[in-house]
Amino acid sequence: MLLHFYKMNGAGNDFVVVDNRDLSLNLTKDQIELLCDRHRGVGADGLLAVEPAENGADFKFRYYNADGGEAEMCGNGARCFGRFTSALMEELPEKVSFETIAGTLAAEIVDDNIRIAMSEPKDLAMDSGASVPGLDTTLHFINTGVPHVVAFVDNVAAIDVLTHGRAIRHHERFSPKGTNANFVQILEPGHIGIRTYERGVEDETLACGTGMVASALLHHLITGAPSPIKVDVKGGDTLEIGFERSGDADFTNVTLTGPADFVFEGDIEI
Ligand SMILES: N[C@@H](CCC[C@H](N)C(=O)O)C(=O)O
Repeated sequence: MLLHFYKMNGAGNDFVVVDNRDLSLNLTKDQIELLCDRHRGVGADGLLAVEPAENGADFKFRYYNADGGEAEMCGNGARCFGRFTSALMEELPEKVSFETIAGTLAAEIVDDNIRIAMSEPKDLAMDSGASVPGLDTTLHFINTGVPHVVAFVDNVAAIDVLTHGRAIRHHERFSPKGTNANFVQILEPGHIGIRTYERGVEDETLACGTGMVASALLHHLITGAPSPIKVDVKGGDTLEIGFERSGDADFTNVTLTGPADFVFEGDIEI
């Protein structure tokens, strides 16, 4: 079968995008893994599929990691999805809404960037109770659409992200689903630097949107830094996380603002 695809990236987190509004595609786990393979396929951290919504939103967002497994949500992918689906509409919309496993989200174009209105975070554990060898810091946990551990460190550039990330991702505290792992340095109050090990890619990626949100919210909870919080990612971009607080622990109006760009389109035999 000849598959038409688009390649996009959000702050260096890159995706194969397919238009499946007519539901004619039924990609298998192996096919998705092959499409994301950087040596044998197109190469990407994940695959986004546009499908028709079932709940009254404009579209449905399906997200698959590079290993072919479906995940509930992807923040950088959501911005690319917002950019892609806005271009599909007859007139450039103010907002595009889309159904995800983690809830219904909305994307809007803000200057050259895309802003996502995120789902409310859940399962906050200021101390997850987990620890891994050689990493002497509290492992915080929060689900911002997908599960994230957040570890504050003094020098994020010096962290062995693969070793510690793998140990956290496979820690029994987070099984059976596993977790993503973020290593975060406070650059100044309200401005953090982050590196992320992603579940399903099983590697460090250049950026992780839900990880940035998780890290910014934890930074706020620990230091009181106000919204918006700036986040520098490995790929070199700086993104912005906005939020409001309701009550002691609840967050509302959580937003993620950053780039989402087309790279190329093509056809591939699968
Ligand atoms: N890159 C993403 C997160 C994608 C899902 C994640 N790997 C998982 O399996 O939880 C982002 O930008 O949020």
